[in-house]
Amino acid sequence: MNQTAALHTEDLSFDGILERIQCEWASGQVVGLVGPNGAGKSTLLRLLAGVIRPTRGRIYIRGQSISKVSPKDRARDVAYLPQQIPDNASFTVEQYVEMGRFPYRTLFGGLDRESREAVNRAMTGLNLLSFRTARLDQISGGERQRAGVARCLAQGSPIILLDEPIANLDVHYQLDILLHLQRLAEEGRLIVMAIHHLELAARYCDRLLLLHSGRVYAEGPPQDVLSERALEEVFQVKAKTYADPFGGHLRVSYSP
Ligand SMILES: Nc1ncnc2c1ncn2[C@@H]1O[C@H](COP(=O)(O)OP(=O)(O)OP(=O)(O)O)[C@@H](O)[C@H]1O
Repeated sequence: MNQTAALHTEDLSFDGILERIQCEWASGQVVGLVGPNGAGKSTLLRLLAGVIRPTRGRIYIRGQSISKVSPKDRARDVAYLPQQIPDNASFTVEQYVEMGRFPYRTLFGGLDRESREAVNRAMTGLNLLSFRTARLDQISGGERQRAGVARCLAQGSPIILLDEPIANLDVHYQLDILLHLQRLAEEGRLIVMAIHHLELAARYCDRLLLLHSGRVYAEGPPQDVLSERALEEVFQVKAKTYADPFGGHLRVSYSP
């Protein structure tokens, strides 16, 4: 066991949905969770975020089991973007992003200067300043998705878990967010995200964990994980993979 891994799991299982997941990821990388619908990606992220508790196994952050850590302390270590962003009419975009700072609220519930700066930085980074006072139910699905990512990044946690952060986004923002996450990893964060777009996963992730029916099918660098055989067995498509003639990154062509 590597005590220095930012995040690792031992034998993690949940209710027949996930079985004996072992993973071990160091800081400073982007990890993609890939796999078909229902494979268990969201369930794994929810376990890692502490939203649900494992039926077996443990999760460790820097070698410490998270089972007895309070939600507030865990949030200082781990930020989590759920798959569904609420469209609650009671909150403006800015109020929603501010909620990411809940582990750092002052005694009277306000935001200190550091929190205010973190919120501004996240909103600027996700190009949301013009939506500051818009209500969550008055913006588009993609804008709401960006608000969710901004809230998650405003938290400032060293481990960032995101469930399909680029779903609903146009190509500009898909690349924008993936580059943003890549930069955060270069600064030393650990990013773990569920992602369906395999070519973007191969291009922007350092490692992939391929889930199949609740089990780890493969884990490692994208070119090793996304083999033609794996794509055929797991996704049941005929696939050809090749190196992009310009960038050298992995390209995937499918047919039924
Ligand atoms: N609340 C729940 N109660 C019971 N079963 C659930 C629940 N949520 C998910 N499942 C089941 O657990 C399995 C894994 O679901 P999960 O949402 O983790 O998959 P996923 O890989 O994220 O899928 P997708 O790509 O469709 O988002 C599925 O078979 C799903 O039907």
